[in-house]
Amino acid sequence: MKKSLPTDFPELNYHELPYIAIRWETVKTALQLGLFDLLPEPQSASDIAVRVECDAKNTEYLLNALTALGYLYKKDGLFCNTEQTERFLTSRGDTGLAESLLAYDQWNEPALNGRMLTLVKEGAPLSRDMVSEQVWADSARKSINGSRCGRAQGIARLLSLLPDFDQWQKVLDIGAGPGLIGIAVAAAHPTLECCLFDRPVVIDVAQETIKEYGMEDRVKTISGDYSVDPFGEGYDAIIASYTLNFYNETEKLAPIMEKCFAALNPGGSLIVFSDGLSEEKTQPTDMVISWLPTSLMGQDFSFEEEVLPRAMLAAGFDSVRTKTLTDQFISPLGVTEFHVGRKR
Ligand SMILES: C[S@@+](CC[C@H](N)C(=O)[O-])C[C@H]1O[C@@H](n2cnc3c(N)ncnc32)[C@H](O)[C@@H]1O
Repeated sequence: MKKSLPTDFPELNYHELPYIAIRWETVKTALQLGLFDLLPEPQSASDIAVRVECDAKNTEYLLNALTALGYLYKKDGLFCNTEQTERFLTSRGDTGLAESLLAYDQWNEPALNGRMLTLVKEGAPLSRDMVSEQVWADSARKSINGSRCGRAQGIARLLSLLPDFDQWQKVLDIGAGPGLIGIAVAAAHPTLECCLFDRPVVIDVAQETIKEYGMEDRVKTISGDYSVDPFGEGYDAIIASYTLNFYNETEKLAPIMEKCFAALNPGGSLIVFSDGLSEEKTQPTDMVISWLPTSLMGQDFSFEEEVLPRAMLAAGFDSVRTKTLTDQFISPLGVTEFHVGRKR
């Protein structure tokens, strides 16, 4: 029997899938070579190739591709950063994201270039510690500009809208990382004092940030392991932003929640920013995809919806309100769950 051609066509463009990886590889290569750092002014491909010690012809292909993707413009054969690339894709200044993007990419490395196939076939490797002290110190340093590009300011703005924000005098930020969130919260208030808690190697980074913003009088630090070390008391609010993920099992989460409850003043709030996987751990898409490499490596740091509010209520919080945030600065990976637990 003679075959006839299909008459049902795909709703999605599957053909573009193999090229999604090429888009990131193109930008990543430019970041690794520091190309954007060299293009504040128009330059020819051959001049750039000499400066980065690369093949002239392939450098031109790369620059053409970066132009096609909208990161550069090209006029009369000369390439130059767009205004946004100049501000956000170099390794310069307070908002250059080059280092931060390459650091995120390193987390994906174990699942790239065919390694995902091996992980799925063979399961997670035996050595599982992906988050050593040094990893955290490194990631705190490299994530500073990411926080400065609207995230810290967005979180501070959000918290400043809470009804009792004006009355806060003492705030604790656990797992504070480079400290920008605590600094921004303190800066949004005339008098409050914010205490940043993190591991000693990360607190070293936070102290540099505090100095940089001249906030030594109102932003203090405590170093240690918040799951075992004391973190003080008398707080009007405790912030935990993307840090409880490492304690996402009930038996690990419960004692931390109880500690937060005990450290808060009556009327105080525990404020948690986290992901919230829904619909059988298949949504939101960006979140599921971003956790995939670490999950395949045997370290599932994701939170399912309801786990945090349930743990907060079990620790004694009187009420928990949850809001789903989609602001791209606070939620660069699509969605952030914002939980506020109140102590009566
Ligand atoms: C993903 S970073 C989040 C940083 C910051 N809160 C933010 O939202 O940008 C997680 C931070 O939690 C800290 N952390 C995790 N477990 C900790 C513990 N037991 N004691 C102290 N810090 C901890 C890590 O060192 C790291 O700086």
